[in-house]
Amino acid sequence: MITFDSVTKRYPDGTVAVDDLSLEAPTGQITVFVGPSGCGKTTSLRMINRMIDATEGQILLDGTAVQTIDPPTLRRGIGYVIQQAGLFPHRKIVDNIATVPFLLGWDKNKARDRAMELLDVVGLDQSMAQRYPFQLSGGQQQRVGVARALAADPPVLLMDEPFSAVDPIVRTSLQDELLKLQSELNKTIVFVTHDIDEAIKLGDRVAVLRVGGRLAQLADPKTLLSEPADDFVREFLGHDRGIRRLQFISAAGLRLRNDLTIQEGLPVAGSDEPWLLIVTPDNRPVAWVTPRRPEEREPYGTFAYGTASMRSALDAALLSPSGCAVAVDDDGKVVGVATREAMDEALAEVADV
Ligand SMILES: Nc1ncnc2c1ncn2[C@@H]1O[C@H](COP(=O)(O)OP(=O)(O)OP(=O)(O)O)[C@@H](O)[C@H]1O
Repeated sequence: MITFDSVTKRYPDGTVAVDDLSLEAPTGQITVFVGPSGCGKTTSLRMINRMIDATEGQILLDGTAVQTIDPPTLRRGIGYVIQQAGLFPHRKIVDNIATVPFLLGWDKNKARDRAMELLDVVGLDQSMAQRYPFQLSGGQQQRVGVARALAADPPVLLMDEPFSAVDPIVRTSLQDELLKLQSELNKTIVFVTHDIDEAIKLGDRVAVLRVGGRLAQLADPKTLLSEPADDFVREFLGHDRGIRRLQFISAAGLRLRNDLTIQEGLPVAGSDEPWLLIVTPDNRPVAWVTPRRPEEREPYGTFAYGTASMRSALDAALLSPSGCAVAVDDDGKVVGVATREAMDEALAEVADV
């Protein structure tokens, strides 16, 4: 666990970058620092590995004040990932990843074996090992940055806007991979970003900072979205806070109907229902159809029964002119249909909370 105990950082020119910050980043969890430019996120992060020293207060790592640990020893247990990866341009990828093991005096072959293993862990092909950083895309370089930080298997990872220099699609996949990796590695991660969506997606806990380095709110993403502490946090969360909150509400309670499917090839004209879902003989969705225009097939949207959020269910409903969402199992087979009425009931309940 990392504990900030009334930490203040005042730079020599008098700028107060962090002001009386107290919070805990629990072991095995991702704690995100988020806030507008200049609110002291990077300064807070760098005080953990003593790239910057606090002016007042203390930071404890599992109960020991970091100020009492000499920086090289401290950093051996702390991986550090920065924006644009910060790779050494004249070193091959394998040697970039093995940087810390080399510094720790590992045998060269052992360090390189570890680097090759880590290429796999971060989803890069082994053939990348012999390349130089300029021969990799931005996203691949970021993966190497993560691999390098993991090389000596440190219990703590500090990540400073690691994904902000790549395009949104690559960023999404890097975020997904970080979450997957974390579910296996259980590191104590402190992650800095200015992007609230990234904070909400990745954080077990999110610390929102305001300019002047003051903590505005520390909460899990669900609480943050439903109970912002003040106008600053509300504003920072943005206008679609209500929709994003649905991400944390399970769709498992949605009322499903089982009488709205019809097998492909059977006549739909006589039905009283406004919409019917055509399914294959093994119950996979094909299209929506309305008895008013039986020859036209309309698109459908699905959500995973039991695991999906209300946001996914709503998205599925909005993808179809029927306004209904199709619940499917792991095999993609139809479990039932959530009608507009069922969506309405569930959303009304959510709004009541
Ligand atoms: N070496 C320094 N000397 C004086 N002031 C500094 C120094 N480094 C940072 N600052 C100031 O401290 C404040 C916090 O900076 P910091 O880099 O921690 O913010 P940040 O939240 O990470 O910002 P960004 O999102 O723009 O990277 C800013 O006002 C910045 O100008």
